[in-house]
Amino acid sequence: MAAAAASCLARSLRPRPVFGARKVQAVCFPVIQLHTTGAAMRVSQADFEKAKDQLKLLKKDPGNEVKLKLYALFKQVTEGPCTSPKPGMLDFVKKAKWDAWNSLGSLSKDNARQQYVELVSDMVSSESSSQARDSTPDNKHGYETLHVTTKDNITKIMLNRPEKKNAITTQMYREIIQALEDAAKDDSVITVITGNGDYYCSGNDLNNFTNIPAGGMEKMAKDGAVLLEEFVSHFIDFPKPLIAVVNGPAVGISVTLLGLFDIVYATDRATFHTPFSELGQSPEGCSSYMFPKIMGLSKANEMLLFNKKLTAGEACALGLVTEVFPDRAFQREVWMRLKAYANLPKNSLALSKQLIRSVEKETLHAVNCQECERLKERWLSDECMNAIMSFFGKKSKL
Ligand SMILES: CCCCCCC/C=C/C(=O)SCCNC(=O)CCNC(=O)[C@H](O)C(C)(C)COP(=O)(O)OP(=O)(O)OC[C@H]1O[C@@H](n2cnc3c(N)ncnc32)[C@H](O)[C@@H]1OP(=O)(O)O
Repeated sequence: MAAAAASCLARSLRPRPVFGARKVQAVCFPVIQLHTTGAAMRVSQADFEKAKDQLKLLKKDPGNEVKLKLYALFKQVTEGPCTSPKPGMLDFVKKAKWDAWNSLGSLSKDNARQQYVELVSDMVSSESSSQARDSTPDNKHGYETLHVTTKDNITKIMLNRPEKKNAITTQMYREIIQALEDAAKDDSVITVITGNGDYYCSGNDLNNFTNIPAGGMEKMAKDGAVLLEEFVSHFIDFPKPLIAVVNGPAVGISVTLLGLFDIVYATDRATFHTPFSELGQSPEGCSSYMFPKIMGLSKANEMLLFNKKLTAGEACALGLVTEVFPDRAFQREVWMRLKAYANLPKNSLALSKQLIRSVEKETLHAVNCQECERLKERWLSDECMNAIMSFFGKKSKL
C-alpha cells in the first residue's frame, strides 16, 4: 500500500502535457502580411471594391479586433492618415476606432489597400474552410471504433461497436484519448460522447483480459493500469464542456466516468450499472470519490459495492444524470438543446468550466492513480479471473 501511495504521489507530480499546459486560445485572427514592395503584389482599386463586397457576404462576426483593423485600413485607403481630433476617453467606440486608424501612422494608401484586400481574403478562406468542415461531418482521422464529427460547433464522439454494445477495447480507449485531444484543440464549443445502437456502452470489453501478452498476466495488468490512468486523466483535464448523451443502458466504466462530465442527458430507456464486486474488481473513473460526493455515501455504496442497477429516473434523482427524456423524443430534444448551448461564447464556456473543475483536479488525479493501482492488483486476483471466465463460459453455453 505504501509503495502504491508513493508511486501515485510521484505520478501526480509528473508534468501532464495533455491539456494542462495548454490554455484555451483567444479567437485566432487572420495574419496580415505586409507587402511593401513589388509591383506584382500590388492590388488594384477594383480588388479593393471587390473585397468590400465580399466582406458584406461574410456570415461570421470576426470580432472587434478584426473589425477595428478593417475600419482603420478602410479609412487609410479612402482618406489617408488620421488627422481628426482624438475623441474623449468616455467615448469608447469612437476612441477605439480613432486609435486603430491613428496607429497606422503614415502607411501609404497603396499598402493600406493591399492589407485590406489580404485581410478580407483571409477571412473569406477561413470562413469557407470552416463551412466545408461543417457541411462534411465525415468520420475524422479514420477512427475504427468511433465515429467522430464536428458540426454546429459540437464535436460528437460516438462509440461505434453497436454489435458489441459499444464495449471498450484497448484500441477504443486509445482512440477516445486521441478524439478528446483533438476535440480540445478544434473549433468546437462543446464535446459530446454518445453511443451507436441500443446501448450507450457495456463498459470495458472483457476480452481485454483474455488476450494475454508475451510478458504474462502481470504485464497485462501493468499495461492496463497505465492505459486506464491515461484514459481517465483525459476526462479530468478536458478543457471544454463535456456532455454525455446516454442513449441506452450504461455499464461499468461508462457509468463511473459520468461524474467527470459537465452534463449528462439520458433517455428513459437508460440504466446505470456498476457490477464491480460481481466481477471481482473495484471502482474506477474517479467514482470512488465522485459518486459519494454526488449522491451521498450510502447510495454510492449501493451502486459501487452492491451492484445496484439504477433506472434513469433514479440516477437523475441522485444527481448523476442531469435530465431524463422520453426515448421517442430523446435525440430530437437533446440535440436541439445542445445546438443552442453550442452558440454560447466558446472561451467564456471553457474558462468557466475550468474554474469549476480546477479546485478538484489534483485530488481527482490522485484518486485516479489509487484506483488504477488497486485495479492492477484486482485483475490478477482469482475473484476477477473467475468472474471473467464465468462471463465467457455462460456465453459459450448459449
Ligand atoms: C485495458 C484497460 C482496462 C481498463 C478496465 C477498466 C475497468 C472497467 C470495468 C468495467 O467496465 S466493468 C463492466 C464490464 N462489463 C460487463 O461486465 C458487461 C458484460 N456484458 C453483459 O453483461 C451483456 O453483454 C449486456 C451488456 C448486459 C448485454 O446483454 P444482451 O443480452 O443484451 O447482449 P449480449 O448478447 O450479451 O451482447 C451482444 C454482444 O456483445 C458482447 N459484449 C457485450 N458487452 C461486452 C463486454 N463488456 N465485453 C465483451 N463483450 C461484450 C457480447 O458478448 C455479445 O457478443 P457475441 O456473443 O454477439 O459475440
